[in-house]
Amino acid sequence: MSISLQGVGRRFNREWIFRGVEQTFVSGESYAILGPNGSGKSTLLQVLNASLAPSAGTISFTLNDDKLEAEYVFKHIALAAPYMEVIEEFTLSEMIDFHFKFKNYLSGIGRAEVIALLGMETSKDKLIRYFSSGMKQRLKLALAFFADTPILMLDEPTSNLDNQGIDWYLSLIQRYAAGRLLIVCSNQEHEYSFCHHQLRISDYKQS
Ligand SMILES: Nc1ncnc2c1ncn2[C@@H]1O[C@H](COP(=O)(O)OP(=O)(O)OP(=O)(O)O)[C@@H](O)[C@H]1O
Repeated sequence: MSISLQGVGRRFNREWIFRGVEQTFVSGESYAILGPNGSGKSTLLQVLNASLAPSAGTISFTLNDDKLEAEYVFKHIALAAPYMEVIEEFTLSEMIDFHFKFKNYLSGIGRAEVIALLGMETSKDKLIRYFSSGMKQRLKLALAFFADTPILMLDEPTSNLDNQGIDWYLSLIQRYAAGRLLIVCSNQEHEYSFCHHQLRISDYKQS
């Protein structure tokens, strides 16, 4: 799978958030999108996952060398982001079952494995509403990592995680990100230091 941007820009009203992005993202590679708060990392990620159209330039997606229309891209992407909500009225088991009605599990993974890998066996019947912010973040990461998609997009992946949670995130990267197209939006080095490529939003701020 690949995503190719030619001269891509996005603006809101009259303000250009970024312009002139030229980059191809390919399977098996990892990319960090970097910049301070409010710089446009999440906006670029939304353009990359086709939930937001560019205001300038073109974006193209290919799957197994075939062109993929933007409207079908979401099927091939797993995303964990602060603006994505888990469903508070569900228990952990229900949330996992619901999510994996729409995405396939990675090979060798099922609901029991997800719960075990989360270390949440004693919370499987607990309502998500009563999860701590760190538990919710771990759940979002697990739902993304354990979905069988060629693209994995992570926006601020360790927000609300303690040091143990950060180590857990890094172990997921090692075990489950290999071979996928990985894109991490971040301004914290421990979240992206392993990425092969770095894009700085500040390089695309020309007026
Ligand atoms: N729908 C929208 N309408 C108008 N402005 C928007 C919209 N979405 C984002 N923006 C603006 O675009 C800019 C970039 O926002 P974005 O969320 O992409 O930044 P970010 O780098 O991801 O920030 P953070 O690190 O705080 O998450 C901000 O000025 C934001 O206010």
